[in-house]
Amino acid sequence: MALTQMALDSLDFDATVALAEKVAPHVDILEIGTPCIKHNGIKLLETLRAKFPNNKILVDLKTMDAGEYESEPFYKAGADICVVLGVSDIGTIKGVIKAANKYGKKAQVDLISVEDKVARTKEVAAAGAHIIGIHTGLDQQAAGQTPFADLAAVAGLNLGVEISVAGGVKAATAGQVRDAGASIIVAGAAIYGAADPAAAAAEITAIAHG
Ligand SMILES: O=C([C@H](O)CO)[C@H](O)[C@H](O)COP(=O)(O)O
Repeated sequence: MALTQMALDSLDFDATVALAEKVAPHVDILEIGTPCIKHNGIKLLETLRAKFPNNKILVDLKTMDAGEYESEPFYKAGADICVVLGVSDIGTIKGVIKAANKYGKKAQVDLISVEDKVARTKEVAAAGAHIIGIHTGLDQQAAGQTPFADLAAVAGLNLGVEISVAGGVKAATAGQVRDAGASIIVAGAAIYGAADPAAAAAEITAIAHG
């Protein structure tokens, strides 16, 4: 059993809200993707928070510095999860964890471009990170990479932290991701690029929850 997260990666405010309206009943977590939050800001989080009380909301800040200062306003505005980069200083990561704990929410550490993912996972788990993000970014996907080997290495540590997996996941691979130990399965393009995003979201959620 894993939760599903839909990545809203459009730059357009109204299109993002309209897509969220279609998919929200069919996923557990709505993600405001990095390009989307940079373009639209905290107002979009406030709008989605008010419209979708039944979904968790992740804000993919990909914070690199000033962890507590940058993330606290988003937790205060209703984010359930904020993302900090695993390549950032441990003080930055601890800052986001501190802000999350202050609001009873979660901090996710994204391992994108981290060289030694196993060592970093152990370090941030010991620091209190709630979720480890295994993430093959869009540019890495374009170069042919996938998240599966990293997922196996991190899940094999059995540290008891939640594991989120993102990077081109679709219905055909969601079962493999779930069975490999993911707690959260992220899908962006597989949902927003589908002819029927609601149906695509429902299909992936059925697999994730199975
Ligand atoms: O985080 C993402 C990417 O780095 C852009 O910021 C995507 O939201 C994430 O990769 C999920 O999207 P898909 O890979 O299209 O499923």
